[in-house]
Amino acid sequence: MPREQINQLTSYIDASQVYGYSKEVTQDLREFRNNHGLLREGIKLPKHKPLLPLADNQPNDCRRDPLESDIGCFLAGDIRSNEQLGLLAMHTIWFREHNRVATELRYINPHWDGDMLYHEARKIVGAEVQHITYKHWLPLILGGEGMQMLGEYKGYDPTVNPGISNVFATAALRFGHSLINPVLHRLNKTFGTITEGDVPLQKAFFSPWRIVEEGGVDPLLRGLFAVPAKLKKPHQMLNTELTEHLFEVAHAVALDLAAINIQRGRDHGIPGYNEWRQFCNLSEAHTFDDLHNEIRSQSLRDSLKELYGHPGNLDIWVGGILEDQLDGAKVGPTFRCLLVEQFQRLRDGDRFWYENPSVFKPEQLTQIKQTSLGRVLCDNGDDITDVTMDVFILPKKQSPAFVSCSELTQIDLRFWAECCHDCSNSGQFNSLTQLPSLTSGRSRRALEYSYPSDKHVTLTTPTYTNHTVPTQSPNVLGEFSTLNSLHLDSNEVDEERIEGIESALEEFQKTIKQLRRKIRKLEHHIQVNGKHGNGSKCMDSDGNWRKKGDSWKKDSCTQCVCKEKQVTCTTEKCPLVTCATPIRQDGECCPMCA
Ligand code: HEM
Repeated sequence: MPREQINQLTSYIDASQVYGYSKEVTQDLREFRNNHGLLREGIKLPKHKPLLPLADNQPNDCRRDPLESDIGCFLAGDIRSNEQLGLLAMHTIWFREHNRVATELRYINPHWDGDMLYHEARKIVGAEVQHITYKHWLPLILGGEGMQMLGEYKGYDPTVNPGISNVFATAALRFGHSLINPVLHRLNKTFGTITEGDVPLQKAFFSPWRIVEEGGVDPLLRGLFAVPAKLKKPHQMLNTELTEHLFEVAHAVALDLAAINIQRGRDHGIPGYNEWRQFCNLSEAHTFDDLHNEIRSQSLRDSLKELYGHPGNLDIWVGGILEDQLDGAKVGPTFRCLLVEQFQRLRDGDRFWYENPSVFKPEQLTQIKQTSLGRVLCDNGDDITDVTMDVFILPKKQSPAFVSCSELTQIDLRFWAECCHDCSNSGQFNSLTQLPSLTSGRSRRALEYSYPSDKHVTLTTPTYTNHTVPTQSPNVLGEFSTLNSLHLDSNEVDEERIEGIESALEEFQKTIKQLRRKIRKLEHHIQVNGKHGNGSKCMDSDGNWRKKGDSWKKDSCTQCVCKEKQVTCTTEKCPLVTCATPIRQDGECCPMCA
């Protein structure tokens, strides 16, 4: 496929390159960069004396000294990297995971419709991401003490706001920018460099064609788990690919991520570093030397003093990122506190948190907990057969260094099988399913959402073993959505017949809803009786509960009573009346003569 076409298909990525900058802000940013020696054109600064000690002019190829870091680039979160190949590779993997889960669910529950399959697959994939993030990634970011601060999940708390805080997005989570490797390594099946070579980060922006033409996603993914991340060092915060060449491919002037982060914090009016220290119960710094525990490098503290004058002026992102990493954490104390605070809220304020007992059945949750990122790579790479047991940790820090994919447990989706007598329980969305299309033709929904060129594809299971792009593919990554792969010849679709079946289905759904409501009432009744040991109530024909001995009029002629857990009703028989125009008085059962 021509590059322009690939780029066009992924133009949604281009749209985000401006990040909502207005012209004024861009101008402001340029001035800021200019004032702080961060703008390259037009202004010459003495090289030996950078004003802001953030950019390091030596590319830090962590491969030159693999002993530097104990974590793989995955942990550095290349997964969060904007517009670069690592991110595209990860999007592809999770996109395929969704389709893989949906396809498997379709075979397990052939009566589920498209919506049901979509939502259940989404729910499972969301849970996998939550599990991997909190149980595998965060412990390495926050360290043991940080995890203690995070604490165990204690259930949903409706008073917790799970929104993203300004300081988290604008400063704390941007700690990841200091761990980014300036080179994206690309490894073959035997973990040697592929013939096309590694890619410097600056060449990895806006170049999705590289995935298509240069070996698919596998080489990039292997590079992410087998190569060390950049080590965060006091004088090497952001690599120069980020400060000198960011988005150079797409912009007339390259951007500078350090300057953007600082400016973004100011745009957002985020309080300074000292205020956040107080928020985190850390001592306020009156001089830069007060920070000798957090920022151990004397020369760094001196540079900060020269630049900021007083710690009270220090930008939060700058202060946070310059703090030395705590033992076992990838951040210093202030960022650790801010990360913990946000990750707690994301968990506790989420009604659909995967560990919330009402979200999955216990046996399903056990399966979700089997997930690992390594397994997801195995299941969804083009041809990944070997990974590390923990893809966030370098191979040489694990024994054995590499394992075959078969060693990693896989989530067993048979626990999502819905028996015909238990349709109301398994999924979150109780939609009625089994359109005839699943077995004998496609549904109208698929017709509407299909791509014209897909129309004559026969029913097949999508395969993910190929990284080339089918000519009629809806997107650059060579994926078919599960539902779109169900297409049959559109001429066979009998619109009228389907409409009839659909209205019958609608009726059927209504009836099922009513039945469910009754079942819920019954279940509730059983619960209540279980608690109070009172098993003597009766349910009347309207679904209401009656106490033992209660008596009521069902209609004017029918008297009911609750006896022995059963409702017994007697209907009054009316005597014959002889007059020509008998009348019936309100509340009375039998007509009478006036
Ligand atoms: C090659 C790697 C990366 C590149 C090129 C990159 C670049 C960027 C850019 C250009 C922005 C927008 C800045 C702005 O306009 O304010 C941004 C935002 C951000 N980045 Fe990165 N980043 C990378 C990796 C990471 C990593 C590894 C993390 C964290 C682990 C991270 C966390 C964030 C956060 C939290 C934001 C703010 C997002 C928001 O508020 O919506 N980034 N990054």
